[in-house]
Amino acid sequence: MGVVVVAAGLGTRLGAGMPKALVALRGRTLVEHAVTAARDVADHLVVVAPATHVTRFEELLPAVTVVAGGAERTDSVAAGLAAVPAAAQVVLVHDAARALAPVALFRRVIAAVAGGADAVVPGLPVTDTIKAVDSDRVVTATPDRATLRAIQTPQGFRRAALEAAHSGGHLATDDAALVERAGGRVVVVDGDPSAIKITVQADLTTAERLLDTPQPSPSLVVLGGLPGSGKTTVAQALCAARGFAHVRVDTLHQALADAGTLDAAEIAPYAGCMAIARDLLAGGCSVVADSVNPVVESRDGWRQVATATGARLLEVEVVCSDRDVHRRRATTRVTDVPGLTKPTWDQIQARHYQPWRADLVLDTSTAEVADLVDVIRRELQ
Ligand SMILES: Nc1ccn([C@@H]2O[C@H](COP(=O)(O)OP(=O)(O)OP(=O)(O)O)[C@@H](O)[C@H]2O)c(=O)n1
Ligand SMILES: C[C@](O)(CO)[C@H](O)COP(=O)(O)O
Repeated sequence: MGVVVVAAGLGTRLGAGMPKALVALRGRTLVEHAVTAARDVADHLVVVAPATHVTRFEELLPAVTVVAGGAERTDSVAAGLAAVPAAAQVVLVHDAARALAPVALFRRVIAAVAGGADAVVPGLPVTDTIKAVDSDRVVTATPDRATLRAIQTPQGFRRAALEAAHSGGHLATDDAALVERAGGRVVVVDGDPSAIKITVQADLTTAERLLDTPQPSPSLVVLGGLPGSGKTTVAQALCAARGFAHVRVDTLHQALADAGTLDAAEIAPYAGCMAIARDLLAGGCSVVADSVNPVVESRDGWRQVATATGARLLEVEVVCSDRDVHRRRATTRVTDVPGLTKPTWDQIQARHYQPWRADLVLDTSTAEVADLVDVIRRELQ
């Protein structure tokens, strides 16, 4: 994963008498704030500095590649992109001016790029009515607000799509616009209110307030249900839409089996997943736990993970109430966990599964996955 943080702007509108990225916010420069989240996801991190301040940036950001930017933001992105090693096939572009964009937002964008889009941008619904005007200030259009989003960074790209878009020699206020122009598919994921662009003095005050506001605790969504009910499909959709980390018992089960260390009672995959989930939640990352979760003991185990980390817990039972659909899925599905043997329909029916009073019951045979993800999202709000 390559991340380019563009920080070569002059900050004219902020008027601080120095490049905006070097302005301090609660004792650290904006570029240091921006790089904190970027470091968490980057294998290759490139910061683009004003040509006059490259050495200052290198001093501030040890172990980061610093290159000189250009006259326009597009030029600076191109300079940063050229410094990302070819091995990075996915590249994020982030504004240092959006210094407080959280890691969860980076992860949300990355998950959506992995889902297959050429470009992914975070966006928030707009609350004002937006009008298009001509050079005489005459209104030419009032687009339907429901179709509009205010776009943020980090923006994520398949590297080939970003390079092709930049090769056209056009300028744009964001890189996704270049991909759109080149005919690429750009997808919007939920933005984050913390990712404001610090442009004028008042934004610095807002940013200070954001830093002083405790961040909401991460969420632990515990899915459970019989094999073939649709848990993994729901979990993957939640990860793509909301940047959750997917902790999946099937994956650890097979890894332990491959290593010859799977215990007969098959407790180790659950214990291992709970330990991993605990670490992720403690690091501020929301988790969707994907397992059959069949007994009181496993459900209690997940509750303890939430209690230990202060995570918001949501227990969700996934069912497939249409027996024919369930049987068809169980007999035709192909797993993406190499080597994993899926249970047969007879084994699924005979599976020990204690009744569970989960917070939500989602039926994958009567609703679209996107709608089910929306139900989870609303419940967490
Ligand atoms: N030639 C440029 C112009 C902008 N940027 C970066 O692009 C991001 C978004 O730009 P903006 O917030 O408009 O910053 P400035 O260009 O510095 O602001 P101003 O227009 O007020 O001078 C910022 O992180 C900025 O450093 C850049 O790297 N190179
Ligand atoms: C990339 C961006 O932050 C998305 O909102 C924005 O377009 C940058 O614009 P600017 O004119 O360089 O501030």
